[in-house]
Amino acid sequence: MKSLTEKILTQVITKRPPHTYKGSFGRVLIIGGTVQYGGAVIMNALGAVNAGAGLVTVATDPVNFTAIHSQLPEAMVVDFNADLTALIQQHDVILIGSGLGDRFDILQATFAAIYPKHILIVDGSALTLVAQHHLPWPNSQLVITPHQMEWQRLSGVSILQQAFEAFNVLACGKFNVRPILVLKQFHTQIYTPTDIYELTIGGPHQAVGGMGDTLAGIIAGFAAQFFAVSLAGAVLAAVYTHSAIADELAETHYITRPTAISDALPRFMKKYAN
Ligand SMILES: NC(=O)C1=CN([C@@H]2O[C@H](COP(=O)(O)OP(=O)(O)OC[C@H]3O[C@@H](n4cnc5c(N)ncnc54)[C@H](O)[C@@H]3O)[C@@H](O)[C@H]2O)[C@@H](O)CC1
Ligand SMILES: Nc1ncnc2c1ncn2[C@@H]1O[C@H](COP(=O)(O)OP(=O)(O)O)[C@@H](O)[C@H]1O
Ligand SMILES: [Mg+2]
Repeated sequence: MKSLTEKILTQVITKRPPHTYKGSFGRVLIIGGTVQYGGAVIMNALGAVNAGAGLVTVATDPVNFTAIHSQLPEAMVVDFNADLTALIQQHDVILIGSGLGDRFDILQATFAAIYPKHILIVDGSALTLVAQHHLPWPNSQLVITPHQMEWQRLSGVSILQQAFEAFNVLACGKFNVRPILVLKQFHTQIYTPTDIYELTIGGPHQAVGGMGDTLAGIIAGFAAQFFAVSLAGAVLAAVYTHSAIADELAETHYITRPTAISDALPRFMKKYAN
């Protein structure tokens, strides 16, 4: 297992070329946020917009629209009960699952509309729903971001077994589509098709609800802009950035608010863009 280091940031985060526009930096569609979990998609979107995604749309319960716009007027909103097929086609990165609750119907319809060109990021409730319903993965570039219990549900690898990387590698190999696995915990592990990395920064100041929702949004933002370097590189840089900012904030704060990480993103990324 390799240690994930700061070096990944200069490798992945690049200075923006002048002849560009918002479409050059990727279109992200976030799908989630039932009535109970509206905050989850707000935190997804704050992560994605502040990480630099060109355009961000949130498909969610309409009850969340005003809250989203009051936090983040940069994001667009759409009712997740509508047919999202055409909208999915217009987007490069689809992030589904944070706060999706029990809406299996939305997950199933989304998977049916995914094409190989898409980068699909699956988080939170969607991972639990895939496990419950044995839903096959669509043919796309796939990133999954389970915490240990979500990975246990999804893969059958118990939390105790997860300490042994061979079990996780074996489980990834059984997927019908090879995923990039971000296995979240203290010292998160990232399984790419070629390597395994361990995050050696971050700490218990990050044990706050919404921390994973924010990470998923940052991964979406990095994937939208930096996939050309490599999707795995973009994911690795996003994971590192999330905890590096959290650690900086924790020098003066007892806990790290997920929204504070998103606020700090543009300033942090600027330091590494060459
Ligand atoms: N403000 C919001 O709207 C929030 C929405 N959230 C959403 O709530 C939904 C449910 O997610 P939850 O993770 O709370 O519920 P889950 O039921 O999926 O997972 C929590 C269970 O897993 C266990 N567990 C074992 N190892 C763990 C680990 N390393 N990390 C976390 N849990 C571990 C916990 O003890 C608990 O029993 C997700 O869709 C999530 O995105 C949460 O992110 C919290 C904040
Ligand atoms: N003790 C800890 N040390 C380091 N990182 C942690 C710790 N506790 C939680 N985290 C990080 O916080 C995030 C939690 O994700 P998740 O459980 O999905 O949160 P949520 O669903 O509430 O947004 C992960 O990135 C995880 O690695
Ligand atoms: Mg989560």
